[in-house]
Amino acid sequence: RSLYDIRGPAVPSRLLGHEKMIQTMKQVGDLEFRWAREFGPTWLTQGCYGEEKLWTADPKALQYVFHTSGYRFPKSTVADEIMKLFAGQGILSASGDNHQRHRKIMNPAFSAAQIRGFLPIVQRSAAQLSQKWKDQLQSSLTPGGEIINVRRMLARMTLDVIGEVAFDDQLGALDDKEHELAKAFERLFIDTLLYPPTWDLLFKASWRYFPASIRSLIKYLPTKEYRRFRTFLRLAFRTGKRLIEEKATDTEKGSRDIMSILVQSNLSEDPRFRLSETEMLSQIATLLNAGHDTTAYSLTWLLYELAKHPEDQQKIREEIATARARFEARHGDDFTSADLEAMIFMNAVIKESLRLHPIIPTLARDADYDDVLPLAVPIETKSGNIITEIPIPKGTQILISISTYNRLESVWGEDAAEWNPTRFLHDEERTSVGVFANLMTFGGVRGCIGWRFALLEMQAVLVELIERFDFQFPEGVEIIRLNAGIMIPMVKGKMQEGAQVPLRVSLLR
Ligand code: HEM
Repeated sequence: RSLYDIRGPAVPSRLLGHEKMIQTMKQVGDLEFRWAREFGPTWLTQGCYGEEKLWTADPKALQYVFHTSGYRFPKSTVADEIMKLFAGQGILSASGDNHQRHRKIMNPAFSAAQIRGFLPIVQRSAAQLSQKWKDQLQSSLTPGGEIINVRRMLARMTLDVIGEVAFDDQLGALDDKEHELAKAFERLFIDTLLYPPTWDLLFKASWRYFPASIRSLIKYLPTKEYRRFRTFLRLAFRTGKRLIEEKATDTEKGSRDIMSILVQSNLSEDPRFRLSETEMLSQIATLLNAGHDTTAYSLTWLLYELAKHPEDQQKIREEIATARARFEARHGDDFTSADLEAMIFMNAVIKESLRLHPIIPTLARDADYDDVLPLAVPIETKSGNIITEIPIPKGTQILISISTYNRLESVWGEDAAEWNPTRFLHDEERTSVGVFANLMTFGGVRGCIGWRFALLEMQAVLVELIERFDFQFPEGVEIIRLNAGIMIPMVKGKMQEGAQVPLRVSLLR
C-alpha cells in the first residue's frame, strides 16, 4: 500500500469506501471541490473492497498522464467496459497499439481542412432549428417569449448534423418527434449510469479482476441498465449497417463525409491492420454518440450561462452584427470558419463555458507500469512531509478531476469559480485556438478527435441563435449538474423529467 501516506477524506464504509457517496453526490464536483480545498489538488479516496483511488487535478500530473507518458495510463477497466457497452469495439475502448491503429485510420477524416468543409451543413441545420423555434414563438399567444427546454432540440440538431457530416445521411431528428434513434439517446446515460445501485458499484469494482473473456459477457446481464445499453447498441449497429449498405450502392457522389474517408483510409491500409466489420460498425456507434450529445450538452450549458449573463449575450450579438456588416460588404454567402474564429469575445465565452461546465468531468485511468507522478502543487502527507511527486505502483487507479482542475485558483486566479469570459482575452496563450482542445479533452494520444468539429459547430450554432433570439433565465428554476459519466443538467425537483435547461426564449428578428 504505497499510497498510504496521501491524505484524503475519512472512509464512510469499509465495503463501499467513498464510492457510494461519490456516485450519489448532489452535484458534479461538490465533493471534489471540498476535498481539493482541504487536501490540495491531489488526494486519496477508497473504492469498494478497500481499493485505493488517487484523485488529482494537479496541472503537472495531468500533463504527465495525458501527454508525456503516451499510452502508459490506459483507461480504467470500468471506463473501458462502459465504452464497449455503448460504442462497441471502436476507438473509445481500444488501447495501446490497437488504439494507434484505430486513430491512424480515423485521423484523415478529422483534418482541419476537412472539418472546415462541414460548415455549410452545420449552418443549414442551425437555421432549421432556428426556424422551428421561430414558428413556435410566432404561433404562441404568450407575450415575452416561451419557455423552451433548449437541450432537447439542440440534441436533435446535433444528431442531424453528425448524420450528415459523418454519413451523408438525413437522419431527420429535428422533424420527427418520435425519431427512434433520437429517443434512444435521450435518456441513455440517465437510465444506465446515473445513481448506480449498490450491487452495481460492487459488481463494477470487481471487473478488473475478471479476465477479458468473462468481461465480454457483461453486456448480457439481464438487469434493466445492461438491457438498456444492449438495445441501444443494437439500434446503433442496425443504423450503421443501413449506412454501410447505402454507401456500397451509392457510388456516384464521391462523398467527403467522415465515413467515406474512413472507408477509403481503411482500404488503403495494410490488410493486417484494417478495421473489421464489427470495428467499423462500432466506429459508427462511436461517432453517433461522441459526435452529438457532447456538443449538444456543451451548447446547452453555453445558452444557460448566456441566459444568466445577458450583458455577455448582448456583447456577442454586437460582435456578430459588426462581423455581419463587414461580411455584407464582402458579398459572401455566409460566415466562413475564419469569420467565426475572428469573433474574439464569442470564443472567449465558449471557452469560459467549457471551463465551468466540462461535460466529461472525470476521466479514470490506470497506471500500466510502476511510475512516479510529478506534481506542480506540493501536497502535505499524513506524516507531515511536503511532496512534489508520488511513486505509484503498476495498477494504481487514478481519477483525473477535470471539473476541479478547471476551477483551480492556482491555474485560473482567485475568481476561478466564477463566470468571467474576459479571462480568456488577456494573454496570447489563452486566446489561441489550441486552448479549446485542452479545455475539452486535454489532448494527448487519445484526446478528442472531434474537437475542431465540435468547436466549429458551437460557433456556428451560437451565431445563428444569438442573432435571432434572446435567452433569459426563468425565475424560480434551479439547474443542477448530475454525473452520469457525462454531466447532465436537470431542474431541481424535476429530475424525473430528465435532462433539461428551460429558458425563456423570445424572437429578435
Ligand atoms: C464539446 C464537445 C466535445 C467534448 C467536450 C468532447 C470530449 C471528449 C473527451 C474528454 C474525450 C476523451 C475521452 C477519454 O479519454 O476517455 C473525447 C474523445 C473522443 N471524442 Fe470527443 N468531445 C466532443 C465532441 C466530439 C465530436 C463532435 C466528435 C466526433 C465527431 C468526438 C469524437 C471523439 C472520439 C472518437 C474520441 C476518442 C478519441 C480516442 O480515443 O482517440 N468528440 N472527447
